Amino acid sequence: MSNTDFALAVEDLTVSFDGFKAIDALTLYIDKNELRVIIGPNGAGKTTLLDLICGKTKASAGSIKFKNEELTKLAEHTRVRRGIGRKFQTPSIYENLTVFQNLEVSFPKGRSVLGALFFKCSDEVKARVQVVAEEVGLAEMLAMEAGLLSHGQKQWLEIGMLLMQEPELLMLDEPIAGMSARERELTAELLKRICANRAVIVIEHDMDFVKQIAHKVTVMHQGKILAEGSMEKVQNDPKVIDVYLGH
Ligand SMILES: Nc1ncnc2c1ncn2[C@@H]1O[C@H](COP(=O)(O)OP(=O)(O)OP(=O)(O)O)[C@@H](O)[C@H]1O
Repeated sequence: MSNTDFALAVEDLTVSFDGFKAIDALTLYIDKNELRVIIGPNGAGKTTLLDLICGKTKASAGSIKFKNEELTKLAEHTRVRRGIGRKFQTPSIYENLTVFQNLEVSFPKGRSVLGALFFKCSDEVKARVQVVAEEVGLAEMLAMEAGLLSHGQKQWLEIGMLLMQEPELLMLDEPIAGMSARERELTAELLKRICANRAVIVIEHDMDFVKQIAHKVTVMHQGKILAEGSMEKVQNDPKVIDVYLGH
């Protein structure tokens, strides 16, 4: 396919595990600044799709283009440098470091030689930490040890750590699992804010949350796309009700 304006263009993507196609000739396009939610029953292939995009799993066939660059041959860390951020379900923060330090160590040091030499004390890093801490609602907690944060705050810190790298595509796997109602509300607001500057893909099972945040919803089933469109459209799709929402 020729150049596109999509942030992400996935075409005919397939991955087989011992002959079983967890992702089966899947095609998906994500716009810049789009917040896409992927839903679907257990085992549909949602996590595997994100694994393929970030490079954790290697595709058997097909194409993944990020800003028109083919990703399938690039290593996972190279994709991170290209601007792809991925948050897994369990937070991987440094519990013994402060919130500030967690954000500071996430600043992409390798971007320039100067950055590598001076990153620790640079005003640029401090300024960036401040901006990100405000964005994720942790500006008042910079001096706190991360292990003392609530579950929700830990999730926001990890999102902040990803934002330090200014990703142009951010992928989140069930970001509100285990959160309180108030934390869910704040997370919805946070996700709406951060997609102003990047594309965001969220895997989610909580339909109330999906309704709040999704620009568009993709419903996966057996490694393929079953339906795609507005929440209203997919919610009323008999195929979707049959395999997922009706259960
Ligand atoms: N590394 C692997 N080796 C073999 N099979 C795998 C591997 N990774 C995933 N699968 C299989 O691929 C299918 C899709 O799994 P995946 O975790 O992507 O589904 P999911 O939609 O994310 O489900 P859930 O909502 O339960 O997280 C499942 O049948 C799973 O067992």
